[in-house]
Amino acid sequence: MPETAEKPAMPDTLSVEAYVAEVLATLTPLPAVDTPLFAAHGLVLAQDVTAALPVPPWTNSAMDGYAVRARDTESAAPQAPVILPVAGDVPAGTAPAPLVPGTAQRIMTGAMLPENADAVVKVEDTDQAPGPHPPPAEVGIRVAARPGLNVRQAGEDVGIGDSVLTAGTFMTATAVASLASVGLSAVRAFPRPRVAVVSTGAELVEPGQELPAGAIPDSNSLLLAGLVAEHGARLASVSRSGDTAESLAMALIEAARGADLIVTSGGVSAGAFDPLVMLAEDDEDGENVENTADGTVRLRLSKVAMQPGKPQGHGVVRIEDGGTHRQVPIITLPGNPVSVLVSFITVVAPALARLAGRDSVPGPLPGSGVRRPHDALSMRARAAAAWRTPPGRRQHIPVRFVQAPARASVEDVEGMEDMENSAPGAAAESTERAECAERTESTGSTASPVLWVEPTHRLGSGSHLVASMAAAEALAVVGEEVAEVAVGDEVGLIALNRTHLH
Ligand SMILES: Nc1nc2c(c(=O)[nH]1)N[C@H]1C(S)=C(S)[C@@H](COP(=O)(O)OP(=O)(O)OC[C@H]3O[C@@H](n4cnc5c(N)ncnc54)[C@H](O)[C@@H]3O)O[C@H]1N2
Ligand code: MOO
Repeated sequence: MPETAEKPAMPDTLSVEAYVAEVLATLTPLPAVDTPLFAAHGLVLAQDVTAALPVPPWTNSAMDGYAVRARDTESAAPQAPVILPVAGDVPAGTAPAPLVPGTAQRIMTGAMLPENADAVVKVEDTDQAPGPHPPPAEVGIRVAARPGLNVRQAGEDVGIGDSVLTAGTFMTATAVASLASVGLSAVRAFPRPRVAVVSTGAELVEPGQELPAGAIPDSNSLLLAGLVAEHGARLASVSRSGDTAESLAMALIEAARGADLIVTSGGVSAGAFDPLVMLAEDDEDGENVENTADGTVRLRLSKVAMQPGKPQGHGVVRIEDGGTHRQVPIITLPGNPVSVLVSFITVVAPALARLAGRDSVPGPLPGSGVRRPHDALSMRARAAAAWRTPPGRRQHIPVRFVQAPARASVEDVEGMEDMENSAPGAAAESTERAECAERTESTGSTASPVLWVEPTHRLGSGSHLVASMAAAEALAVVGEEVAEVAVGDEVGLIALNRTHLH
């Protein structure tokens, strides 16, 4: 049984769900645009598509062989082939002459079936050798073909006007191929959001450069740029801003020019020089308007009940763009690198999904696959090691997949039975786990019907553990009410780096 704690009163702290809902309420899908098919992979379709062409577009051969009239082969048998004159070749991509009754035409896979022909006898069922050589004068047919043998009928996949894909479909490789096959060259789609990354902090230097005292390599810029790509969005720009409100406001306004969303890291907590706090501090609601000659930055900072990633903020940057005003949403993440990863997945990924029209797409999505906070809780794993978690904050801890622990170490955990009996689907899972532990014990097999995880680093969810973050295969998600995770406890799971698009 996980050790639980009284939820501490945190009146100024929002739940993850409430905060993400607040951010999403400010966002709508980007306007759909006509998109060539070669650029449509990974986007969401914004129109219903019906077939402009039948598939196949014309009746054709499924085999390399001989196009015949089935009735001309009625008496054929392996020992008594029917001999037909060969009237020519039908390579793919050509329009054949009609078949003269009582003859055959040599035909290739995918080539158009000649008029009057109703079957194809594959070359292996004739007296001819397969492969590249001139057509024979005649062919011995060794099987009696039935009408339709090795023939693919025009429109047997889809007919003209049939529904092919509906608006809201996430365009995978198969979807794009399907659109091409029904005659389209472009579709209306929600574009890839363009994301500007802005890292704040006077301590940041270019990776690989010598570090003056107090400086660190800027790893968040690269982390965010990579996460943007992994979540199906496009990197618009990457910039660094110093620790003053003025320099930050200017950087944000510049970043807004080519972007649909700005994501910043750092400067949102309680430091004396946190620039986003300075930008946001004028207003009693935590909302502020910072005006410059070129634009306006409006921000709301919040504390969110998650760890890491407590200090968060969002708002809009309003700019003049080609004589019109444009409002670019901005999401401000805390600077600690693990906080950046976790905040991206919990807040930015759903925001990108909304902008890209992916909100209601079923099935897996690019990157972490997270669209809404509760998606994180739909996959489950069990803890193979114990760890502590701050009560009152939902923990997202970097973990790796490990073998099921031996039965003894699982059963040692006090209160396991209670947890299993109260968990949904507990009976089946408990049997599975017992079997799994048993199998591990007796055979050493690693095969397991249950995922087991352990923290990637002995310091758990420390938000500064940037170097070891790369070893994480997933984030384990532990509820706000939990204070300690014991071996065998169930946790939520967000798989990292499973599917991504570039
Ligand atoms: N008195 C308090 N201090 C802090 C609180 C608090 O509630 N009260 N919250 C802590 C939490 S939780 C977090 S998270 C951090 C968030 O701080 P900021 O968003 O203001 O971020 P910074 O102070 O700028 O940086 C934090 C940390 O991350 C490093 N960092 C920043 N940018 C980068 C980058 N681009 N690449 C690599 N590393 C970066 C930075 O050097 C700091 O070590 O505040 C706590 N403090
Ligand atoms: O919320 Mo901070 O992100 O815990 O380290």
